[in-house]
Formats: sequence, C-alpha cells, structure tokens
Amino acid sequence: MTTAVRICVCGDEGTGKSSLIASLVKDVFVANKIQSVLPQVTIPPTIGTPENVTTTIVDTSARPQDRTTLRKEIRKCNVILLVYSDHYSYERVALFWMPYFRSLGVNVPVVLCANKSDLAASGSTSQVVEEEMLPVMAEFREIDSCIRTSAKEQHNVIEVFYLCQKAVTHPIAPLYDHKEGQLKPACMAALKRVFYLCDKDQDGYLNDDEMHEFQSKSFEKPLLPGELENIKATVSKAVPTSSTEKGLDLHGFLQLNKMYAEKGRHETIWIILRKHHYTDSLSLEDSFLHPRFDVPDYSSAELSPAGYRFFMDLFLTFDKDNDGGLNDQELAALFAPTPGLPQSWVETSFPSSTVRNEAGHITLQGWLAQWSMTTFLEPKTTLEYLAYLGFEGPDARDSTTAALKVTKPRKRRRRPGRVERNVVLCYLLGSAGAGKSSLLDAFLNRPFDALYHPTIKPRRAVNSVELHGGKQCYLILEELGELEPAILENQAKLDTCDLICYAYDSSEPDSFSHIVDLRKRYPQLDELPAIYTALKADRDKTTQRSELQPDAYTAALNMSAPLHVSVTWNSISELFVALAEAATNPSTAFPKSEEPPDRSGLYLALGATTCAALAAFMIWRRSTNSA
Ligand SMILES: Nc1nc2c(ncn2[C@@H]2O[C@H](COP(=O)(O)OP(=O)(O)OP(=O)(O)O)[C@@H](O)[C@H]2O)c(=O)[nH]1
Ligand SMILES: Nc1nc2c(ncn2[C@@H]2O[C@H](COP(=O)(O)OP(=O)(O)OP(=O)(O)O)[C@@H](O)[C@H]2O)c(=O)[nH]1
Ligand SMILES: [Ca+2]
Ligand SMILES: [Ca+2]
Repeated sequence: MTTAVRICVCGDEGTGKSSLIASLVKDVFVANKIQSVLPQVTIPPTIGTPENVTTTIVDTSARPQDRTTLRKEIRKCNVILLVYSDHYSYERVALFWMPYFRSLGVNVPVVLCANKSDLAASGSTSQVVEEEMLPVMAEFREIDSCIRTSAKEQHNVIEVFYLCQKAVTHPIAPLYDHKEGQLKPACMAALKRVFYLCDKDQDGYLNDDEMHEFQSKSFEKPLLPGELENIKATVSKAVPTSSTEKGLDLHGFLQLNKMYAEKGRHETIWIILRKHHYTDSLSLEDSFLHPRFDVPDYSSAELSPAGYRFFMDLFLTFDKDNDGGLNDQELAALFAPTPGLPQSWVETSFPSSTVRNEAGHITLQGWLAQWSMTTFLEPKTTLEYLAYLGFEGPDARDSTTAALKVTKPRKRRRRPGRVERNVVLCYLLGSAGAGKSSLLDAFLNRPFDALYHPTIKPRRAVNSVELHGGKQCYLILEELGELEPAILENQAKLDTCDLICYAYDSSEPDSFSHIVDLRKRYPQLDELPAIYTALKADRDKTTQRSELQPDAYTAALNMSAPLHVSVTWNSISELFVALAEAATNPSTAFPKSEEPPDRSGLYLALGATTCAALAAFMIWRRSTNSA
C-alpha cells in the first residue's frame, strides 16, 4: 500500500497556490507578499492523515521560464492539486491544464480547487458546483474531487489537502466507473469473494450474525444498534426486488457498495477490501497467498489439527445434499473464491487419485487424503488455497501457516522406532505389467479391471490406513511410469520418499529380474527401507528367470521374503497396512544384519521334516512287522 503522498500544486499565476500551502503549514493567512514558489514541505503522518502516509507538498510556478521544473514535478507526484480562482483561470483548466497533464502522459488523480471563495465575485457554492465543477468533472475522468477554499479565511484548507491524500490512498478509479455508473469488474469480483467468504453457512445471504462478524472484521468495531436495520432499509429501497428478510443477498451487498462509491464514501470499500488482503491493484497480497514456510531437509509438511478441521468443515458445509460426496456443482461452489482447482490436481485428473463414492464423487476421507498429499508434495499450494478459501486460525491474527506443521527430521532411517509422520510416500517399483496400477486401484477400493492399460505418466493414489494400535496415517503410493529412471537418479526425490515397494508378477517368469536390475543400476536405493511383494498370487506361480529365486534373493539380503498378494483377494488391504507400518517404522524394512538372522521360521520347517521322517519310519516298521 502507498506510504507516501506527493502533491504537486499547479495552477495559473496568482490563484493562491503558495497561499494555500502557507495557510496549511503556518495555520494563518500570510497577507503580505510571499515568495513566489515555496520550498517543498514534508508533513509526517498525524491522527487525521489517512493510512498513516507521509505527505510532501510541492509548490510550482506557471511562468513559461519555469516549465521544465513544472514538468519534472508533475511527473514525480502521485496527485495534482489544480487551483483556480476566477473566470479566466477556470477556463484555463479545460483549455490548458487538463490537456497539458494528459500530454505529459501522467495518470494521477487531480483534485480541483476553486480558491478565493471569500471574494464576492466568486458566487455561491451551489452555483460553482453546478456551473463550473460538474461540467469539467464530466469531461475529465482523472478529476477525483472538487472543493471550494479560501486561503484567506482558512476555509477548507486542511480539507483540500486531505482530499489529495485520499485520492492517493483511497482512489475511486479502480473501484468505480463513473461513465458506466457501475462498480468496475475487478472490484465487483473482489467484493463477490468477500461476500462469499462471509456467508459462512453458504445459504446465499449474510444473516445478522454474519453481518456483525463482517462488520467487526472489516471495521474493527461492532455494528451499533439500529445500524443493521438502516443498512437493510437502504438496500431494500435501492433494490425493491431483493428481500432482506433472510439477510443481505449478493445483489444487495454489491448495491450497498455501489452506493458508497456514488456518495464519495469509496473509502469504505477500500477498508473492506484491504481487511480482506486486497492490494491497491485489487489482487490478493503476495505475502498472504505465499507466506514464508520452510520445510528443512529430511522433514515434511503436514496439516495441523486446525488445518484438518478447516478442510473437514469446508467439506461438510459444501456437501449440501449430505450424500457424503462432493458433486461437480458442490465442488465448483467450494472453489468459487479461488482461481479453480490447483494445477497439480488438474494434471492428475482429480479426483482419480483418491477415494470416491459409487457416483465417482470425492468422499470426506478422499478429500482429507487429497489435501494431506498436496501438503506433503507442495505445501505452498495448500497455503495458497487456505488463503483463497478464507482459513482463519484459532487466533484471528494467525497466518495460514497455522494450518500446517513441519515434521521432525528423519535423517537416520535405520534407527529403531517410529518416525513422527502421519503422511508417508511409497514408490512402487516393478516390471511393466507387474500389476502396479491394479494395486493403486485396489488401494482406492476400486473394482479390479482385467484390461491392461500401461502407465506412461507417474500416477499416485492416496488413502488413509489404520496402523496397528488404531492410529491413522495417510499413505501415498506412486508408480513412476516412464519417469522411473529419471526419478531414481534424483537423490532429492529419493530423500522425500519414505519406502520402496519392489513388486513383481509371480506368474510371469521375466518379472523379478527387473528388480534385480534396478538394484544393480541404482545402488542408492539400498539407502531406503524396502518391502518385497509378489503380485497376482491368484495365478499359478512360476519359476523366475533369475540367478536367485525371489525368496533366496531376499534371504541373501537378510530381508523379509516377498509377501504374496492378489488384488482379487480381500486380504490385499493387509499389504497397505504392512507398507504404512514399514514407512512409519523404517528400521524394520532394512536388512537385519545387526541382529542375528531370524531363524525361527527355519526351525519350524526343520521340526516338521523331522516329524515326517519319524512318521515314515514308523509306518515302515509297522509294515515290516506285519509282513
Ligand atoms: N481574497 C483572497 N486572496 C487570496 C487568497 N489566496 C491567495 N490570495 C491572494 O492572491 C495573491 C496570489 O497568491 P499566491 O499565493 O502568491 O498565488 P500563487 O498561485 O502562488 O501565485 P504565483 O506564485 O504567482 O503563481 C496574493 O495576493 C494572495 O494574498 C484567498 O483565498 N482569498
Ligand atoms: N489375475 C490377476 N491379474 C492381475 C492382478 N493384478 C493385475 N492384474 C492384471 O495384470 C495386467 C497388468 O496390470 P497393471 O496394474 O496395469 O500393471 P502395471 O504394473 O501397472 O503395468 P505398467 O503400468 O505397464 O508398468 C492387467 O491386465 C491387470 O488386470 C492380480 O492380482 N491378479
Ligand atoms: Ca506561488
Ligand atoms: Ca501401471
């Protein structure tokens, strides 16, 4: 926002420019001849100055020999005070001064001042307004306001400079189109968004409670008794078609603001918009959309409880038909105060990456999972949308960062114990056709599709998983498509990943060798916890064309043997729990080299063969006995 106002005082010779400045600064009229051009004065902000701006007033001369200085000063200022004092100097406003400003290419507001109002010849105020001011205002839109002054009688002197300050700090031009008699589109769009955010229950009306809240947020003071009734009465009179019974509707709200603009109370509109983080160019403040939020290395961003509550409330407010899903209209209504769905959602054909109901609409579970993933992958997007969607922390001064939190860094993954993460990312690696996409579908409770669609672009699925002990966590499963080599070469990507899931098709002999190759080609993979999975267990198992069979291979690595699963089995959900458990407890998914290898399984198997041998022996003996 503007913090300095520079006023250039212009006008014909002898109109009283220097006298007005002297009168303001010295508080008295200096009757004896004063210096033709006063030195520049700078006035610090006082109680009366709008928006605490510092004001610089520059005096000028209209004499031809001073033209260079005049031109320079006009180009430097952000508002022009144009003074006239008689018929001749009035005529010169439209004939010389206004065209001159335009010829210099400056686009600053002009405050027109009819000075020497004390002189009898200058006529009555209403006459001056009707005959002089209104016609030039109609002709030159850059004229912000007009005022009659007298430097001699100290009439409207403070006021004329105040108008200049306000023309800079609260300009009418971006808000209202005089020619059209309408609020300008950008202003209308901003006010619509404000209305929308204030209509907390989304019924299309600002009811009394919402009006009170809007008032105290915008003006930092409550509505006085009777004021609300006044506003409603004014609106009903201006818009007889809109009933104010249920509150103020959007049309009425815009009408109210239009009336502020028409009555010269556009300052009110600026207060409303600025309180809602709009800049002078009517865009949202950059610091509001993009607050500082750093995620240190080995940490991740997650939603805080306040963040989850916000997105949950949002979902519940917009699920108008209460069917547990957001249909297209409900989704469009929810995203109305934003520029639309986040770019990354569009690119990944939202809502296909998360849980939907039978109708294909995102559910509350899916909605929270989607935001958990977005926050993990691109916290800046979440912060931006929290701003657009009107997040307010428990404390009104809280920034949108109150909806996020940073997890503890997890540098040493081999250290035993749980990591403090509720959102984890797992890369799913495996040969083409191994069944990765089918696993993603099963994760989102989608029915099994026997048709094969190879994956080109990386694809993600996110859902909540209940860990042992009942804790919830969000698991992001990602298959990398054609980008597999590029991503595995990227150390930063591997650092953000919490777990690798190696998958192969146990019914396809050439499937396992892909994993063996990957581990050879990217040794850095061994720095990550991993789980091995054999997919399509419902089909006949076949021998893998590989130096070692999968069980022997993992045993040689001191890793757990592959889990055999099939997406056609209900037990598939246990794989997701196992993945989430390993991701949040990474030391369990590394080779068990430190401890002695777990041989209890082997012992069990040995015990079984011994018994079998014994049984065989007895049978043999019994038969020999009988013989
Ligand atoms: N009656 C009356 N006389 C005024 C008023 N303001 C200024 N004057 C007189 O008008 C004359 C010109 O005033 P200045 O303040 O020097 O005018 P200026 O516009 O700075 O003139 P230049 O510096 O020559 O361009 C002086 O004699 C002032 O005393 C006013 O409000 N009423
Ligand atoms: N019988 C059976 N078929 C499966 C199973 N999982 C996947 N399939 C089938 O295997 C084929 C390949 O599955 P996808 O999930 O597309 O394999 P993918 O690993 O994603 O393949 P790419 O994207 O090419 O790397 C499809 O025709 C699936 O229907 C399973 O558990 N059992
Ligand atoms: Ca002067
Ligand atoms: Ca796939």
